[in-house]
Amino acid sequence: MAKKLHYFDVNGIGESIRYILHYGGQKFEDVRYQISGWPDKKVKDALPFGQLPLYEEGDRSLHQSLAIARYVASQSKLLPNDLWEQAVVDSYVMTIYDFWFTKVIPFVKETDAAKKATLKKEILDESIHFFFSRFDKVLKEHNGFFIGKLTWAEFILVGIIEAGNLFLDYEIEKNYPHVKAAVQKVLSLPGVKEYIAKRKVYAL
Ligand SMILES: N[C@@H](CCC(=O)N[C@@H](CS)C(=O)NCC(=O)O)C(=O)O
Repeated sequence: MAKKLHYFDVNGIGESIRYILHYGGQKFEDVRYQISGWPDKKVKDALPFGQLPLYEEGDRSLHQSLAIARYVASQSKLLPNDLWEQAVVDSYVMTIYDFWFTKVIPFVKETDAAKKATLKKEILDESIHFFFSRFDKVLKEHNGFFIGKLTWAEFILVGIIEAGNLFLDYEIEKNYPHVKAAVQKVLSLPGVKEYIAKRKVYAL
């Protein structure tokens, strides 16, 4: 069945989905939209909730990045079989998204320069430490992974770190050795590594 991932031509919340698909050797069409000039009214109006990413498989389609990532992760053998483990992995994924949607995105969307600077300072001085010291501890205690083995949570972590670093012009992982090692591990996985070697370096 033909697979298509629709997202902007940036890393953002789509890149970890691309990594998961590439890691699993899944063939898919990587459909990209330019941010400049967005909204393209025709495209936006055709989306179920006006936002990207959108994933298509045959004649079915799925929105919401985490629903998509989880689904393609199951096909890439990145979802544990055990239901408790699945829930634990989901809990880490959602916590990574808490950082993204409650801290980084308000900063990205802020248009007032002074307020934006305040939000950035809070992220760099407080939020990163709050979230990433905890992620680091969990990874340290579980052999470098959230639950002791590679799952889609490490892919989500890397995608959010990379996108966050681009927006914040920072290196979120720099003080967290186990997070940093997890980033390196994911980026050097088969499929992911080859994709990264070919992709362009994004600037936002
Ligand atoms: N909760 C949604 C959020 C999707 C979202 O925020 N998409 C943004 C890009 S990262 C978007 O489509 N922005 C353009 C718009 O809203 O018109 C998800 O995780 O997929």
